[in-house]
Amino acid sequence: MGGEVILLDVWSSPFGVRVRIALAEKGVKYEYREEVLDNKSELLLKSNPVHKKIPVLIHGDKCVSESLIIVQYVDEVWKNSPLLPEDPYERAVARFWADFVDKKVYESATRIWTRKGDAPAEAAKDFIESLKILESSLGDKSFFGGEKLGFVDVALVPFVDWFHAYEVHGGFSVAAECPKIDAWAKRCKEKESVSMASQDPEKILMVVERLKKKFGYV
Ligand SMILES: N[C@@H](CCC(=O)N[C@@H](CS)C(=O)NCC(=O)O)C(=O)O
Repeated sequence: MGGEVILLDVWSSPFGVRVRIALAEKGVKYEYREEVLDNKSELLLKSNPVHKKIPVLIHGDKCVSESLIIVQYVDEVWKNSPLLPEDPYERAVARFWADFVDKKVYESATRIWTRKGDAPAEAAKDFIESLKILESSLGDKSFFGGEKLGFVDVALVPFVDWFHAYEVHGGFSVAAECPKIDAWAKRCKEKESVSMASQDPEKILMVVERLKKKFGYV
């Protein structure tokens, strides 16, 4: 399947980072277009009319949205360096954990910095608990994908750059609470596809502070 590849994205988006890592793993050349979410481009509105969110992958005349769906599309179109396992059951398991990242990890992490009063502490507890569950799923493997980066790694690793902001607002340390996740994160960062897409945690903290003010979470 041919066609020009364009990624509509925002530099700080963990969802966009997923797609950037997947494209890098496959060696796909693409044009990166930075969106301004306060002033979305016509192309973004046209290519993701339902959610109007980044990331959107444009492949020739096709538009794919929702980061985990985009990563799966990328994995199916560019078959080198597979991210999902071949076995249907193993694929289902990988999809389950990627979905867990969205439903539990991202959800609790977001509550840490968007809520007031006792809620951030409660959210921090849920966040740590979800990371501990992921630690059990990782077991003794180097990556969730086994010896190589896989779908679950791509789903989770973009949030590592956000850990610092979560720690500042939640009052905990991922390294102290979840040493296996900390070691896994360091292994992931050694991969070029991951390090190239990584963002400075201090800059992410600034993004969080800006969003807190903008949406009145302070
Ligand atoms: N579930 C979506 C989430 C994407 C998302 O939340 N994108 C945010 C930026 S990080 C966005 O475009 N927000 C713009 C808006 O909500 O209007 C995915 O996995 O791609």
